[in-house]
Amino acid sequence: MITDPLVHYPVTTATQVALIQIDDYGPWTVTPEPRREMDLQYLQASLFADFAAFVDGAGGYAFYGRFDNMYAVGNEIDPADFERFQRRVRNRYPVTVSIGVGLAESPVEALGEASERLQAAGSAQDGNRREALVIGDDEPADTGMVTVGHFDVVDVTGSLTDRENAIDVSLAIRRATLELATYLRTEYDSLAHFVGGDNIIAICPDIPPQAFDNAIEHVRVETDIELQVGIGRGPTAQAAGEQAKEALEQCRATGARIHGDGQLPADD
Ligand SMILES: Nc1nc2c(ncn2[C@@H]2O[C@H](COP(=O)(O)OP(=O)(O)OP(=O)(O)O)[C@@H](O)[C@H]2O)c(=O)[nH]1
Repeated sequence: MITDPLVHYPVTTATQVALIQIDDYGPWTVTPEPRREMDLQYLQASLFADFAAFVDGAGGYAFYGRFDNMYAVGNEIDPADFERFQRRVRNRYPVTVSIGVGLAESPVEALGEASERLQAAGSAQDGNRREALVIGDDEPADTGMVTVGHFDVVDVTGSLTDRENAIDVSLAIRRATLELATYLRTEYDSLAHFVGGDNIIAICPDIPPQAFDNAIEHVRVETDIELQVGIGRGPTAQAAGEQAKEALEQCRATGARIHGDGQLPADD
């Protein structure tokens, strides 16, 4: 394990993000000659499934990123657990993974830190970088509340899936995702990622419901696609995400564009 002794965070509330990168993957994909593409797809999908199961066990949310680079929001993940995940990958796959962990007030900052730490440990195509695990000397990740926005397209089935060529539907959803993710990253330090179908999940700092309304409006103006969003807040991404999904159900039931205020439910 490599620790970064120079960094200490006087943070009181923060998000922990882990960046997982397959070691020296580019060269491996063409050694000794270009490997069969479907074998690579199978490897990547399997690795993400294992990663999602690992992150799920700690109450986090995993995102497939670019598959060779995946990330997770996991405020409750003990950095030592990452070593177990690295061992599991080493034992099951023909590749190894390195991991950078960041802890910061916003999810974007945290992923930025994780990226910088991994980059400092060696290039993604450095044959000598194997299973680096780079964390700061932060306090244990007893971090803070996570805010999750779970977005989807209003009536994607009626307006797109049942009417248009599937490639055009995919492109429309990709356009909406890109607009939303770029806007939330730029304006609100949030990480948004496509998760399947017409669903996009955003991990956000403590931003008000108005911010989500602004994001939906931005996507509508830029792409003509109407989104709705449920907002949740909790000590883990999963707790917040469950609340967000319930809130999204309310949008579907009531026709509201936004539901949930990102506040913790009152104690019974
Ligand atoms: N990842 C993920 N995908 C989902 C979820 N719910 C639905 N989907 C996907 O989204 C697709 C569209 O489902 P809906 O969003 O319910 O369909 P819709 O026509 O937009 O209906 P409304 O959302 O009620 O407007 C489904 O086929 C699934 O692929 C979810 O909670 N998570």
